[in-house]
Amino acid sequence: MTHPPVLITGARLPDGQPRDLLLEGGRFADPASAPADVRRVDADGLLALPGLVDLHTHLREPGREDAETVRTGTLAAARGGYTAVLAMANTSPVTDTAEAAEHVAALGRRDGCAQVAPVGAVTKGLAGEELAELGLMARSAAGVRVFSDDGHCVHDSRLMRRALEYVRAFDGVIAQHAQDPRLAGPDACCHEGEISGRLGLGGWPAVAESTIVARDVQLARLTGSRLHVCHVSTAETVEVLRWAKGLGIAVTAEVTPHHLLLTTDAVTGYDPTFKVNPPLRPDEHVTALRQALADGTIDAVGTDHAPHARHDKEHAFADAAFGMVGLETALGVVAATMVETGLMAWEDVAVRMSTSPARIAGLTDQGRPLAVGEPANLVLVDPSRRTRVDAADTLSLSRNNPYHGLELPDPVVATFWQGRPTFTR
Ligand SMILES: NC(=O)N[C@@H](CC(=O)O)C(=O)O
Ligand SMILES: [Zn+2]
Ligand SMILES: [Zn+2]
Repeated sequence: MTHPPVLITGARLPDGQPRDLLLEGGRFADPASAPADVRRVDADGLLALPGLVDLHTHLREPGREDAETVRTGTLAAARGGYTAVLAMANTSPVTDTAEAAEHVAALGRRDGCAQVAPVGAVTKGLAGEELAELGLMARSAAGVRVFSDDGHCVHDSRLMRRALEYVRAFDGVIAQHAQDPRLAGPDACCHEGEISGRLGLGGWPAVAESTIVARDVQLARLTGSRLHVCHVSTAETVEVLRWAKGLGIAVTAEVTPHHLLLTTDAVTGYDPTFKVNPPLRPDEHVTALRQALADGTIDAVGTDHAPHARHDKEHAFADAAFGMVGLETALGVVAATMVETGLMAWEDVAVRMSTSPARIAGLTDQGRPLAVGEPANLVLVDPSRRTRVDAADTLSLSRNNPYHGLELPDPVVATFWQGRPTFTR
């Protein structure tokens, strides 16, 4: 399927340089060669960033199509400026075989408004007992490179070591949901501290994350393999990452938009919208996470878009499902917390939300420069555009949106994937 050429005029690249962009046959072409009757998009005053890449999306298909599908999840992704998402393995059935991974990849090709790269489970059924078919998933047509038991921690040290050893052969990466189940047990649902005590909610101590990360970076050093840390939420984890990177250990990490903006204070009204794993943390952690994203200790932003049906969220706080949606608001939250605060320039946003996540996931057609010959994946951004967030105004099937009612930057004006518009305002 070919899309007619599009000429985008007046945009600026993340470094501020003006650049006209011709999208033709799925790639960028020389604007001077544009046909006279080409479709034009006036991007005067807008920034053009490479299409965003989300390392951490829960698409819920197969199994929970009432909460999200590949179609609706990638529509929401396109609206958020994304041209690729990594689809987490905690579906039903779990993505723990080559067939299951190929099924998700095929759904992506059929229904996707963005590239869908399946994440493979590390252990069969996410049970933490036996390694899944990592090699078969990697060598399958789905070409899986990222493996994660997300939702669960691979807490058995020996199994984690084996998994790291295994993926080295095909430059795979183990993405760990770092949570020691002995320190943050089944009832842990709120950062352990004054607020959890006052509200009577099970405490999730910060060290339950950082102790696992400290172990894992040493296993990554031992095996010479790549480790990725999902949704970093504590200052202690940032310290461990700094130390490990200083030693040259191959570790990368992501932070979610919600951990950059929201704090434990949000849960004091017992609203389960704010129940998420790992939990929202106090201010001093949020400050450390912002600093770490700015200085590169944290490599990427990952949304952990976790849609849930109303009947899974509308319970007492302790009983509700963990997770919040995030694809449509991610760039706005990063603009508010990192750009408008002066911590990062838009050029850095492009690195943390496109270039680095594409490199970590091994997606060779994503996170590329906006240059002639490269795949035409981009997002047009209006840095001054703002809106009041409305949970009901969404392309996702779920409405567990923690920003409802907040005024936030809403910078995405249009998204193009493989040269065609997947979202336009
Ligand atoms: N983040 C969450 O709170 N929930 C995720 C699982 C996870 O990322 O651990 C989910 O699948 O709902
Ligand atoms: Zn997780
Ligand atoms: Zn997740």
